[in-house]
Amino acid sequence: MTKTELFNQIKTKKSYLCVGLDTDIKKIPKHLLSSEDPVFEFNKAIIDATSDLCVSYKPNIAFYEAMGPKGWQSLAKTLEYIPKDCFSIADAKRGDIGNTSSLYARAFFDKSASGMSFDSITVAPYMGKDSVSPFLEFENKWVILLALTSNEGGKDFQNLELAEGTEVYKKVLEVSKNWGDSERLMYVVGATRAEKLREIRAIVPDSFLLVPGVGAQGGSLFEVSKYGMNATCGLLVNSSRGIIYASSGEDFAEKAREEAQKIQTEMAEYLDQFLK
Ligand SMILES: O=C(O)c1cc(=O)[nH]c(=O)n1[C@@H]1O[C@H](COP(=O)(O)O)[C@@H](O)[C@H]1O
Repeated sequence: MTKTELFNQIKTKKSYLCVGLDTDIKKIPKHLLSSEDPVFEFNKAIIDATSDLCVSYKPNIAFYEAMGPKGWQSLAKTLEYIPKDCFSIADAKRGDIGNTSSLYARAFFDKSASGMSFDSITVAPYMGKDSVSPFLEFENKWVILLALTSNEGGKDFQNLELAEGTEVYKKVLEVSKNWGDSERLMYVVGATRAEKLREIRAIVPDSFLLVPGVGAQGGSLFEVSKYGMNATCGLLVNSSRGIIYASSGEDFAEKAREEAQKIQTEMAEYLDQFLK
């Protein structure tokens, strides 16, 4: 999916919501457990209930990997089921020396090799350019680079000041923006770090940002939207647990829709207010 297509979806749906499919077999409603593939049944119901309210889905790969081969099958079926007008994110947080990154890229981008072709993948920047560029060699595929993460421990390294006075996460933005342009490269910025969005926008004004951390982690959608939105919206705001586990009963999909609807209604207002 191109940046223009993504922005068009955002305008059509008046939403920049990404629903996180962090599907934990231990948390899904009991009545699904007797089905052949409970994880897929759960995801299918969540997608059916939310696809008109969001523009993206982000399965977190850990939840599927942890189940072994069955988990990979549920993941592949889920990806097939995600409507093509929704931007798919493999939240895999990969990155290794070049030849290994090429294989990670094949695993998530090359359908003929792995059976899966996501629109994008999350990648850690720590190993530098040659660990990231193999992902960018795949046409029309996006890299979402971790910049300023939502967790407390993110501050351990990301906010350290280099001798020149720049914080490490800013250096990541400054250097990596030359590895690919804003048509193919996005950044993760946690909603819990919204106070930094002004400075981030000064470095990457045109890039999309994947913003996790609203809902269960307590980040503010208002602040993220006010300080992070640009002329093409430039935001994909993720919520996982806050939506998919809104209820643990038979009404889980209905309740997930209600939560997604609340967020989408707020987003429609912010698009009116803050789209530059
Ligand atoms: O890359 C991510 O998506 C990510 C980066 C980050 O800084 N913080 C963060 O929470 N995430 C992911 O975003 C999702 C957040 O889930 P909830 O807190 O349940 O909404 C999880 O899948 C996390 O792995």
